[in-house]
Amino acid sequence: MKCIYFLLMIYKKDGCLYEHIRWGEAFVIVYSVNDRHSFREARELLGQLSKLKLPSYYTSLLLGNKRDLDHCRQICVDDGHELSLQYGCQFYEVSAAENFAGVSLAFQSLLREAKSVQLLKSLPIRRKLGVNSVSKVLGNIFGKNSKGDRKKRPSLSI
Ligand SMILES: Nc1nc2c(ncn2[C@@H]2O[C@H](COP(=O)(O)OP(=O)(O)OP(=O)(O)O)[C@@H](O)[C@H]2O)c(=O)[nH]1
Repeated sequence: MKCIYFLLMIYKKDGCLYEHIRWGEAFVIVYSVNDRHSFREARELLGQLSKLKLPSYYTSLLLGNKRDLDHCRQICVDDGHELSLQYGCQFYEVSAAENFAGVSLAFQSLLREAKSVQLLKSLPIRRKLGVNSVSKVLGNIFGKNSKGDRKKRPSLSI
């Protein structure tokens, strides 16, 4: 099976943002937990992402960085969770300065999901699932319950 995984790290807007979003299949959106402005930007980017990518399925990860700076935290973990639920992305809080393991686990998790999506997309046409079915399958994998309650996806704070 021939698979190519694209990973794009969007942090600051550049002139080619829309171009990147068009070809990307997996996205990492990073904000700093001690910077309200970066969280606003993350929300904006997630909105643009869903506008440009839907109805195709894509994989995204919302990453709250600098969690070691708890004393000057401006964004609580629930706000991050809430935003990730709104856009159906994975969510982790990490500290790149303290420990790379959390960042590494978050990326591995994103790639695992991207790989599952690739696998579903590669199914023969007749067996191919629609976007809703793909979401349902991923919901089952990541713990959404059948009644559609907005259960938090697993997340990690290291
Ligand atoms: N305390 C702390 N500092 C961090 C963390 N990650 C990055 N930094 C520091 O934040 C500063 C900016 O990091 P960069 O990698 O340059 O990121 P940037 O996007 O260019 O800058 P910022 O918008 O300031 O975050 C540097 O001094 C980093 O060492 C973290 O998890 N915790």
